[in-house]
Amino acid sequence: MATIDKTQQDAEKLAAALAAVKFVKDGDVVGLGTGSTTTFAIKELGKRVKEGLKITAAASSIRTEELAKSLGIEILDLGSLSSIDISIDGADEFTETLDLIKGGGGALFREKIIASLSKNAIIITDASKKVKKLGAFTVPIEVIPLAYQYVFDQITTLGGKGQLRSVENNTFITDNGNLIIDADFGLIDNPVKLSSDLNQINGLLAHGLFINLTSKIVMSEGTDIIIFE
Ligand SMILES: O=C(CO)[C@H](O)[C@H](O)COP(=O)(O)O
Repeated sequence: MATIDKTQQDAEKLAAALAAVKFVKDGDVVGLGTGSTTTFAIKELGKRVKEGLKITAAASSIRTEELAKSLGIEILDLGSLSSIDISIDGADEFTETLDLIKGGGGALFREKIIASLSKNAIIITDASKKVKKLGAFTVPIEVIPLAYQYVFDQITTLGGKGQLRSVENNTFITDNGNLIIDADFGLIDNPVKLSSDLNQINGLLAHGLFINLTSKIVMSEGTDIIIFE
């Protein structure tokens, strides 16, 4: 992972967000991700809505929903949608082949539903998130509480080292009332296989490997915008 300072990283996040928002058209149903990069995009969409852009949106988290509503963006019930025209979300790591690790903010389940529904799933990112192989960032795994120990043990069987996520000494609880296990699998040689192995575990609601769920990645690096698709 490249090292850059926070000011530059924020400038890149903003530039990627502004570039992605240009793809949004009047009438679109827009999927909104979660996180600091996506926040730049939501704020820009809010500005455009005030200028007359007509969109509706689905949110991947309570905090995204609150932000979008506060900016005048109409929010639809995600569970009632059969498709989303375009989504904009961030990532914790990505490869040039459009494989991602997501869920650093704990919103992976709803983000995965939004990506699955999206005709055009756009990921926005600064250059620090680009990797040759996924896995330096641990894989977030959302687990239904009563299946916690079972899922934890299955992750160990797959070679992962799990850690229950906590924030300031409190167990992290997702918007869906579940727990997150952050699982270290080392650098992942075969993300497709690991994703499919994780999908077999009963009680595991969602994992942060996003495979074949991305249409394009808009990456900002310095003053350049680079698109992977
Ligand atoms: O997957 C996510 C939240 O669940 C975020 O998109 C990911 O963590 C990146 O966040 P940020 O833009 O703050 O770096």
